[in-house]
Amino acid sequence: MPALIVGNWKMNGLGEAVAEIAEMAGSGASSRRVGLWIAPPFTLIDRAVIVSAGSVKIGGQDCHHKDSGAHTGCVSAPMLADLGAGFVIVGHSERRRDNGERDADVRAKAMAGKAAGLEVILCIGETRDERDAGETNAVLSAQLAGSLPDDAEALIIAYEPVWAIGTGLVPTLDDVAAAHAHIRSQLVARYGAAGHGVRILYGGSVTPANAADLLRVADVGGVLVGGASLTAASLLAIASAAP
Ligand SMILES: O=C[C@H](O)COP(=O)(O)O
Repeated sequence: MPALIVGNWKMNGLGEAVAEIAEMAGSGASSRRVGLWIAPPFTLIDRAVIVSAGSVKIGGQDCHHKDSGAHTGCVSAPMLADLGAGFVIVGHSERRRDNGERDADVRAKAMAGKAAGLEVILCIGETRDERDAGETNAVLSAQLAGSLPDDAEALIIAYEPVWAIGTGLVPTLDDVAAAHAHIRSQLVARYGAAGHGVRILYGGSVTPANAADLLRVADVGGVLVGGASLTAASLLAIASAAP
């Protein structure tokens, strides 16, 4: 399976930033060897879809669990699909932290994304305190139990240790392998054979310098990149590190 490199721009990017996506698309990096996806802020999705010319898949960073209605400031999964988005990220720890989203909310969003025809990247991960207390696997299991959608179709899991996001800290490669193996076991327990087909990404302080090592870890099917995804030069350097 070719590695999947996903950039999450978070709350970054004004209009001129779509030039970075155009450069990524024009690079030819997105190929059978590597998939290149970008989740810009909602405000740039329309323009990003146009400049990506089908070479970079564009997605949303979140969606509401309902299709429409009186929810000021929210964006639904069908609205993302209508713009030409192909995927949506749900359950990012920053949304859990800033917006109080719980596993049940994340599950509803994942179901909404799938119903709209989007691929869904569902984020899970432990805090530093939880890791230090030896609770990593228990936390991951609980998050998966509460947030997984009904079936494994169009589902991707992103393992993002909260303490590794934006900090420059990265788990050891053995710890990444152990977490991914645990997530895989939970997916198979939940979905049976279909659980083997769910891609698992690693996210948290991925850079051009550490991407090659992370992408070689067993069952790391790609990376979810924040800060290092904001420029074409940086993201393409990560993509070129894929084995
Ligand atoms: O969604 C991306 C992750 O939160 C990782 O962010 P980061 O690469 O800036 O640590």
